[in-house]
Amino acid sequence: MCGIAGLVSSEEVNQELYEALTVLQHRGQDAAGIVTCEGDRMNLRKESGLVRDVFHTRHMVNLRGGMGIAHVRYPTAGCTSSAEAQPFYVNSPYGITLAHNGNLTNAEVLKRELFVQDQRHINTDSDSEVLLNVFAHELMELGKLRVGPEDVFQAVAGVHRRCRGAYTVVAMITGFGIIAFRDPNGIRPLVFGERRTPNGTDYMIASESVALDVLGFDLIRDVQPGEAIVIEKDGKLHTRLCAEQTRHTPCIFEYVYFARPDSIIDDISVYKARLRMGDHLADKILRLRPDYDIDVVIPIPDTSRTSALQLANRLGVKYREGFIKNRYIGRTFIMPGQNLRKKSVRQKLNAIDLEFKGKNVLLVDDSIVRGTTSTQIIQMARDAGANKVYFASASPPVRYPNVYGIDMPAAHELVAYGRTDMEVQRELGCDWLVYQDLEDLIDSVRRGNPKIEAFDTSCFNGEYVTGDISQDYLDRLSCHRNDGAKARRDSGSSVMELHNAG
Ligand SMILES: O=P(O)(O)OC[C@H]1O[C@H](OP(=O)(O)OP(=O)(O)O)[C@H](O)[C@@H]1O
Ligand SMILES: NC(=O)CC[C@H](N)C(=O)O
Ligand SMILES: [Mg+2]
Repeated sequence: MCGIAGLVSSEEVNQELYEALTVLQHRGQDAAGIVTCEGDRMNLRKESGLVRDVFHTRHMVNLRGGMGIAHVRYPTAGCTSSAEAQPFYVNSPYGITLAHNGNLTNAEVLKRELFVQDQRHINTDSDSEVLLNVFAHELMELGKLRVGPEDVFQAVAGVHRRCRGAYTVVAMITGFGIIAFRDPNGIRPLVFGERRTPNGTDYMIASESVALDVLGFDLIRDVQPGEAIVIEKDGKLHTRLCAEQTRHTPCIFEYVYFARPDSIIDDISVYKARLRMGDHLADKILRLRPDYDIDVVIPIPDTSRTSALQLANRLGVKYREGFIKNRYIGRTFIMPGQNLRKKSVRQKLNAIDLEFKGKNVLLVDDSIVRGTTSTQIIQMARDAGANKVYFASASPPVRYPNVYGIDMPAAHELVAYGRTDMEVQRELGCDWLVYQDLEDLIDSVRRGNPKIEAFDTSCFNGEYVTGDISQDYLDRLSCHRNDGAKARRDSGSSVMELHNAG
């Protein structure tokens, strides 16, 4: 997952884009970037690292201008090299920068097409550079010296015709304005909002509504699947549905794990969806184990807290914070490399023994993916003296790769792959294990907005909403992006880096 943001204001935007990125940091910890536009000049700063490490005062002072876009990265294509940090830039036509959340599923084909037909060179393995060049080519084809909103809408329609997969985008054209669009399935989230000032209306676009809240913007609405919005530099807003066909199927894993609970995505409160997950999970435990002997419910911080609390209330069992999280360690699931993830769990979480000693504890997590967290946590609970350790997951077993912007490319790395629930239980080492049913997860989320008929639930059931994912594609993805392959690539990578202010 990545986080993206865009701002058009009558004031300088650098500081607010920085703040937006800190609020979106949970969506990507590998790299961060901001590009601003001042007159006909773009100013860019991007680098590997957390937001607080990438931008120093000397960079901030160079990021002048009243409009800009920004990105935090969690890589799902290419490598972790800073050359693949975003936003990407292309000089022709007009000077365009682009930041992308999602993952193209036909990037290889497009890359070849761009070279052979469109005579464009792609310098990295990032699918986002491909996406930028498709957009740029579609604009170029219109052959206009000056770009207008109509041209942008036509170019976005061209992107929809050529690109497959998940792409939620903010882009900026030098001296013109910022643009945002979402793929025809609306897989990744995107909202926009406004703030009235004495000098006019400022507009902001962001992956999650929480960024608008924090910066004092009022949410207008979500960008619709297949829709594009253009905000000109003087604050004129234009919107248009550009895709010929749309079918709204947002990613359900945003509600399970990725998004912050205080965000509203596609009119659904993430917080309330997680509470409902807790209710359903409690009901399942009551069904399967009416005579349960749980003394205490303990969440695995952070993300599972909301559903664990509700689950405990529903069961009528005490809720206790038995694990304390080191607030200076980031999210482990989105870290690159299994060794780092494994080590980080122990650094991140520590048990309060008295909550475990001699008790039957029910540990609750939002998801079990590679099993890195759950295996270690169960052992920690035992080491702390628990009598029995039960485990509940607020989402179903993750058995299939994700191809839309979550880095789980290899089925064999998933602990539930090829295993029954009982075999996973044995692998994790708990006394019993209960997973949420998929229909209950869907109900938990959908109840917030029944107009959404379906979600992308591919990592749970292998059904990919874009309909273009073959076993052959998954095999190649697994081969190319499994943890071992990525580690080999990242260690030797040195790509020409086409950036940087300051
Ligand atoms: O089975 P695994 O491969 O370990 O992945 C699942 C775990 O990773 C995530 O936590 P993370 O530490 O990333 O973030 P959080 O603090 O938001 O819960 C998620 O909340 C689970 O705890
Ligand atoms: N998680 C994402 O949204 C990743 C965006 C893009 N595919 C990249 O790897 O940079
Ligand atoms: Mg977690």
